[in-house]
Amino acid sequence: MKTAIYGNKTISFEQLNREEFQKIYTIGKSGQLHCPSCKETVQLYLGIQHEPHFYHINAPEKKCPEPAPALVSDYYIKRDGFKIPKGRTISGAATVANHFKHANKIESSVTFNRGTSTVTLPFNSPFLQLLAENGVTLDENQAAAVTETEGSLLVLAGAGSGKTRVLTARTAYLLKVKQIDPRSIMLVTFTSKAASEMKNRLLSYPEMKRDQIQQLVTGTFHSIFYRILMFHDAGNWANDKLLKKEWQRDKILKEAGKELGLSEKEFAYDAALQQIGYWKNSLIMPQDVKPLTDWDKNVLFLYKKYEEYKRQNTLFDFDDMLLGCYQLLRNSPEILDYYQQRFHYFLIDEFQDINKVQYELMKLLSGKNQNVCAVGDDDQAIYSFRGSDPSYLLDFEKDFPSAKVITLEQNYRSAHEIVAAANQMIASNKTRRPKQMKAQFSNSSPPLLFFPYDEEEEATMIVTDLQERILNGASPSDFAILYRTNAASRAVFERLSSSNLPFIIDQDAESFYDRYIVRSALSFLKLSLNEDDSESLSDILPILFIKQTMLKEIKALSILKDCSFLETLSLLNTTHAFQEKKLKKTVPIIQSLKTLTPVQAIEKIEKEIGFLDYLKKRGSESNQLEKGSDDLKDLKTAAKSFHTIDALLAHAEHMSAMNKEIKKLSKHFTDAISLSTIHRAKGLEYKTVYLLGAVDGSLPHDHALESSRNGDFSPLEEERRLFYVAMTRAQNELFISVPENRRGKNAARTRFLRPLLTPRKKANFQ
Ligand SMILES: Nc1ncnc2c1ncn2[C@@H]1O[C@H](COP(=O)(O)OP(=O)(O)OP(=O)(O)O)[C@@H](O)[C@H]1O
Repeated sequence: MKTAIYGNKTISFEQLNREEFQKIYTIGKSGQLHCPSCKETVQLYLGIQHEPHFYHINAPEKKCPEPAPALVSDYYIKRDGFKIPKGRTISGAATVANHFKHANKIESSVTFNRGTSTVTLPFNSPFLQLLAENGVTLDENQAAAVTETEGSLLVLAGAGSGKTRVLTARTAYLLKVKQIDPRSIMLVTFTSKAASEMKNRLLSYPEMKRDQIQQLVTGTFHSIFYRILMFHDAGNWANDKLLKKEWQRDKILKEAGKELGLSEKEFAYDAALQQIGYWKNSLIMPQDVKPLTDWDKNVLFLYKKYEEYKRQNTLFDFDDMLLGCYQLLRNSPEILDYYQQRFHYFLIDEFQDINKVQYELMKLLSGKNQNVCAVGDDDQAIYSFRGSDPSYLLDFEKDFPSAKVITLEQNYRSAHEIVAAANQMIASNKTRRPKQMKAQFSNSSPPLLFFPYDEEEEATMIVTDLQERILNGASPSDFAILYRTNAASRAVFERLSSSNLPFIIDQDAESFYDRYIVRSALSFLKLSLNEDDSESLSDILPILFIKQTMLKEIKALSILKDCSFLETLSLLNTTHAFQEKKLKKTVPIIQSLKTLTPVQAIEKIEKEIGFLDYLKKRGSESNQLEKGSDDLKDLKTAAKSFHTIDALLAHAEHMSAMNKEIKKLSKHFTDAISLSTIHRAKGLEYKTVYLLGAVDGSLPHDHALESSRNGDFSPLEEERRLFYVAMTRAQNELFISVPENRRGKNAARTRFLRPLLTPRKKANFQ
């Protein structure tokens, strides 16, 4: 149906602007839309599979007669011989199809040819045959990667090619066939979860003994090297001296920052911590840093102070575990010799994400026997911001000249349609080892691009799709919604929160409304409603360039002059005449916010109160990954759905509480939809994946586009790898969302999709 009744008005697609679909959907959700004929409640379908239409909530298949479509002439007037639309309605004879861009399949130009190398029994190794009989089949290359146990080996394992299977089977093979002492095998994984999963898998293999598996040295680099440190120097590395939490490290930095007058609220301490971690993992000590910018100078100062503080208080952080072990082995030849004698086999997973200090440690330990088996996929290197460096994988043979290289190109996870698209997409990267993944099955479901109007509609369309599928019997855990940054998940989080679908989120995903910039903007709104809200007042002081220490004075003055905290701002003596004048002007502006819609109010805060200027001065605009003004744009997109400030504030509070609640529940849910950043989804697989925001500026991220404009293409290549990781998480279906607008502006489809949509042109896009 193309029409519905709202109040006493007839709503027809012919009269709707594209941006109004979401509004009508929300009205429909509250049961206020009715069928023009039978008057029953209807709702607007806003999903991926069909074009938008109204349907009867209690009888979706029911069709009622509809009023005749309005005539074109009803919508136009003639002026100077031209036909001009009468109002803001778009062209008279418009249909849904005219407003709505249909989903688009990414058809592969490569025909499906099933990979041929899956091994048929009997296999030449009785143990591998036994494994195969127990469901652990290996293809020819996988089998080679399992049985080539002597000397260094690089296993270039494409997405879904069975890295985990190879590593576990190789370990089992070493134990069972080669009779290797488990204590001489070191198996390094990227996460501790991966390590315990591998051990569990090993336990399920035939003829594996529990005590043998327990003796293997497995875990992350951190856990293994920490054990070594504890063994040799327990006094200095006791667990109670470890700075486990980010807030502990943050506190040390903030204390040091006071010496430079860096504001606790304004300076990006989280980014500074990340930068310090990057330096440490890259073996760049404070004396080696060559600061180029003011930011570098500030962070270097904090780095020195941070290290000094730890030394004085005999504390250490996670990065110190690796650095400490590296120094221990470098400075104590006898200890190094002991471990070189002890470990004979090194198996390292996710080798593309190894960093300098980890690499140097491996080189030291394997110095005598060179039995390093490195497994990784250069196309999935996505952690360079933490110091990971895929060139260790790309240049493996330089340091291990006798290394054999085995490439795993059979993809056992995803349908041909997904694999072919991912292959074609990643081929545009220049810094990679060429490989072509081959799928094992085809399901005639090519990846689908869909085109929501904006982030809000994107979320609605996905949740509609999920509801349909779960109603038809799919399990919530079959689905993942992936995105570039946590901030991008706001709308989908909100839509899922108001659905009855179970979902889980990352533990470190803070609520959008708790982000510093968003919270500050909301504090202006709160103050306009309650002029004595001291918490909100404290939040906005930095934006007005007033020191927190003035808060006491403001409170005292408000008692003395019998006025609200907010009014007191115009009475403040700041010793800067221009600032006092500005404050006098600002107070009535803040007071006037309460009469505006949320979007108008935020715009006023940006422009008339000078929030945007503040962001520029604060330097958050030069912060590569997270620009403060982007948060404000996102907030305006969210605020569009609310007519009053009260409603927006209540929603923000509710969402912030929901975030905490969902995180608690996330630990217990087993059958739930996963909401995850692409980074967090690495190594995981889902039947169906929805990828949000496939537009330039989101994926690739703005910072990578900026670098490429300055001639540095490596961040763009890393973003393309992220896109690849996202695509290859999907087993059966992949939905890629290309919103027409993002952050209130027209958005361009991601450049990464170009080679897939223009197959005949030579794919060479940077
Ligand atoms: N030889 C094989 N035959 C059948 N299935 C296989 C084979 N090897 C691996 N698989 C299956 O393929 C899927 C992908 O394997 P795995 O997760 O180990 O891949 P991966 O290389 O770690 O992937 P990624 O790097 O993309 O995360 C798993 O479901 C695994 O059980």
